[in-house]
Amino acid sequence: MIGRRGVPVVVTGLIAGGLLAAPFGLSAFAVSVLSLGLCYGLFAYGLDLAWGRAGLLSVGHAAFFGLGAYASALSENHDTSFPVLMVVALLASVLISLLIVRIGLAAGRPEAPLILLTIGVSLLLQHTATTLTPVTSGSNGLSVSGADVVGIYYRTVLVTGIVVALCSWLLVSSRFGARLIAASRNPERAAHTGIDHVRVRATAFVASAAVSTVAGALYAPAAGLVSPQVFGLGLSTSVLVWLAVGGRGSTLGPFLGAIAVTAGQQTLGDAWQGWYVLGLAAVFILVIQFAPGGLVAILRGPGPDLRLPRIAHKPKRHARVHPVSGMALSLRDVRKSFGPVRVLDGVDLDVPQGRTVCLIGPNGAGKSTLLSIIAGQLVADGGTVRLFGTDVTDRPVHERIRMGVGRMFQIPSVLTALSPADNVRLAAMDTGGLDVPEGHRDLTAEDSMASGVLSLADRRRLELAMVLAGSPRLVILDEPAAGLGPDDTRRLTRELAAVVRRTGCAMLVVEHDMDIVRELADDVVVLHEGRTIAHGPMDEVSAHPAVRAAYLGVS
Ligand SMILES: Nc1ncnc2c1ncn2[C@@H]1O[C@H](COP(=O)(O)OP(=O)(O)OP(=O)(O)O)[C@@H](O)[C@H]1O
Repeated sequence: MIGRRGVPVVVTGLIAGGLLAAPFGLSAFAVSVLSLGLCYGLFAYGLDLAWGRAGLLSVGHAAFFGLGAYASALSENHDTSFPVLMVVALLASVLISLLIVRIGLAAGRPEAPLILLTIGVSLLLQHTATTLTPVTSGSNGLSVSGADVVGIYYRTVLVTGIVVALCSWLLVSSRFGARLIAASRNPERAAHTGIDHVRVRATAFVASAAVSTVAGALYAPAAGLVSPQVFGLGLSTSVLVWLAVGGRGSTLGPFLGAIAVTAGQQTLGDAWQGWYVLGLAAVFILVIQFAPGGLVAILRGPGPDLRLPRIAHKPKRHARVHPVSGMALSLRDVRKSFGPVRVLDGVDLDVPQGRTVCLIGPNGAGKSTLLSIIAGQLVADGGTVRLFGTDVTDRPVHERIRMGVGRMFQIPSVLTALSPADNVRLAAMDTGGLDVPEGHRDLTAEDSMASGVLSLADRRRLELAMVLAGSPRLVILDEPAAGLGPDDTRRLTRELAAVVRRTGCAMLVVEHDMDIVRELADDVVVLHEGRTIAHGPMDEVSAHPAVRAAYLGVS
């Protein structure tokens, strides 16, 4: 019996066998169509690394494909060494894509900048190819001699396709692939799992551009002519259609989509002309609407959209039982303004190892802002943040998390496309700390459904299990019981208290519910108008006149 995961593997094997046997049974025309389909498939596979795997949509990927195609054409027409030109094309591709993706990711929301930049680069390269007539023959293009389609050329395309697909598959099946899934699906949670999501996504985008350049170089002999059209938006949008039809985020999908659409184009395109394009557009809309995972998702059947690659755990980063002395967190004179609004005005705060500090204060006091500064998600305007004795004021989120910080958000942040079990595996990937509380084991073993369907209470339990899987020395929580009913709130409070007892970690909890604060807090700190106005045990703090005036509304 073939399992759900086995279907695409079997189909891939059958297709690979068929492709190897193709020159022996098919006409020269059919083999040339197949070669073109494979080149386009490799191009789609390249784009998939960016769009399907890294979640970075490029609408001008033909820029990179075109660089490869021109490397082939120029080497033949100017009698220049192909390897040299190919290295130049690959270097150009890597540098341009690195620049584009760095600018896009620095913008926080990379979608619009990436679309505009990739279109801009395509048009620029198209213009250069059109105007640099002495080298490129302008809009007439450069002819490339017909390859021995059924012989050496077909084998070169096939072997290159298989090698590149295999290398990319090894990459996405590794620890890097798991990080890429997290970085593209939920950059915030990825960073809070210790992943440098910008670097991981940028690497995938650059690899995607390089694969597209290789595909372009293979395409030139099959096409016979390389003109500025090769950089055009027509090809860039076609490859998006192939990928959407075949299925993103898989090894098989891009090839399936590209070969199906190219074969359709070559056999029906001439006869049906405009009707073929119309039919293709209809298929694209139907796929997006009814099968967003494409043909591959139909083969795979129901279940979570994504699976984490199976990878071995590394040894733990830090000891499970933590020292009870020393400061887990020290803040000094932390200041933060949003425009003219001063939110934090010189905050000092200490959380000793092994203790739970609850941070309370009226709405808008700056509590969540302070947590974001501690985690590194926001940069303070002034002051210092020390974690476990080290100044981390300028360090990014993932570095602080790797030092032993775990964070739970007001709205639980998990990877909704992954199963609960995969979420926990991801969080434990670099720590090996699968320290899941007993009451969570049913949930965190769940492997057959996506976490997106979980209730709020279960998502919160899952998020806690993920945080614990990272073996944290300091856990920061923003209103952990927000939106939970009384039973779930009591259960979560008990679990949090047990975590501190069991692991010896420190905890900083922002909370409005005074019952939870009484249950958990060793110390309470009150924040008001961006300053701490009292700290100490709950009874002392609640009797403090400034607190009664500011927080409880009593003068
Ligand atoms: N990104 C931002 N841009 C502008 N203003 C912001 C931003 N984030 C927070 N603020 C403002 O900073 C102030 C403090 O917000 P913050 O969420 O830190 O308060 P809080 O104490 O956590 O409140 P609550 O208890 O309601 O969650 C608020 O006035 C809020 O509107």
